[in-house]
Amino acid sequence: MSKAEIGIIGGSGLYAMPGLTGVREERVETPFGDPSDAFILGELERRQVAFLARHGRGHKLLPTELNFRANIYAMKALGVERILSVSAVGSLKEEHKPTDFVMPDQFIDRTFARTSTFFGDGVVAHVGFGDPVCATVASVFEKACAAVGVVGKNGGTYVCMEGPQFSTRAESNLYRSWGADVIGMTNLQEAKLAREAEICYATMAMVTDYDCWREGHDDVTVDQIVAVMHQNSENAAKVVKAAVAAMPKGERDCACASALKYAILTDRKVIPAETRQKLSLLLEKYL
Ligand SMILES: CSC[C@H]1O[C@H](OP(=O)(O)O)[C@H](O)[C@@H]1O
Ligand SMILES: Nc1ncnc2[nH]cnc12
Repeated sequence: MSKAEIGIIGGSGLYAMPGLTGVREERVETPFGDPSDAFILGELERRQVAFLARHGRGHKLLPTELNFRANIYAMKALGVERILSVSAVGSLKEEHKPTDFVMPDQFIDRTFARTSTFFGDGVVAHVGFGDPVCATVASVFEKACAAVGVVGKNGGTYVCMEGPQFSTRAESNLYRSWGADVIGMTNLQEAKLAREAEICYATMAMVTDYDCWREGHDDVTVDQIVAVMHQNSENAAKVVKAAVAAMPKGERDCACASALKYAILTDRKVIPAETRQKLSLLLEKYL
């Protein structure tokens, strides 16, 4: 039985979800190892939700150390159909100011040390990723920002870098020349894996800084980020609450829900039994 319909992934600055009732903690085991922390299950706006602190409570995991597969698989195992992800980002454009929120609809991959797929080990699948976020969830975020009185822009390109060091100025300027909007270290793998798991996913990227490209301004530091993060996380909690309340109910009509339908290339007869078993939660209906 499904324990939660909506997943919330809290990033830097959002390590808990205020307002949950009937709270219980659950550790979820997955074939891919341990998620970042225990899930916090509870009710918010009369919807069952599962909250996960991406870097663990206390912020113990580097972006590179995150077990993205375990985090997303565990969401699937809990019954989650839609994920609201919350993240801190640097701004690559003057117009995106600290405390503004942006819902990216595209990504550029600058990571190099992460596993970004559930597949392999005898099963090959290629999901579509031209539209990497769920437009329904992004638009729920956008409306929730408006309802709460926070600047929330729908659309933009998120550069996902490996980190943990921030970018060089040359890199920052390169991303600006590509027309990118914001930069962070965590969202792309979540979006890819959520798509493979047929979970709707969108991110609310909360601007904390101007990275290091802006002449006449200090380069980004953690101190600077933390100062803005406090205000951002208060606003984030309000927006997430409003988004949960407004999330559509019932059958999903977006393409995320059937992303795997035509994605599996491997002849069903040659998929190893062990892999079938490991991925049964994702593949069962197509094998
Ligand atoms: C706090 S500075 C860099 C750190 O912040 C972002 O984290 P998250 O995406 O989990 O909110 C960024 O991706 C880095 O991990
Ligand atoms: N400037 C920046 N670069 C990468 N990740 C970030 N998260 C917050 N600000 C960031």
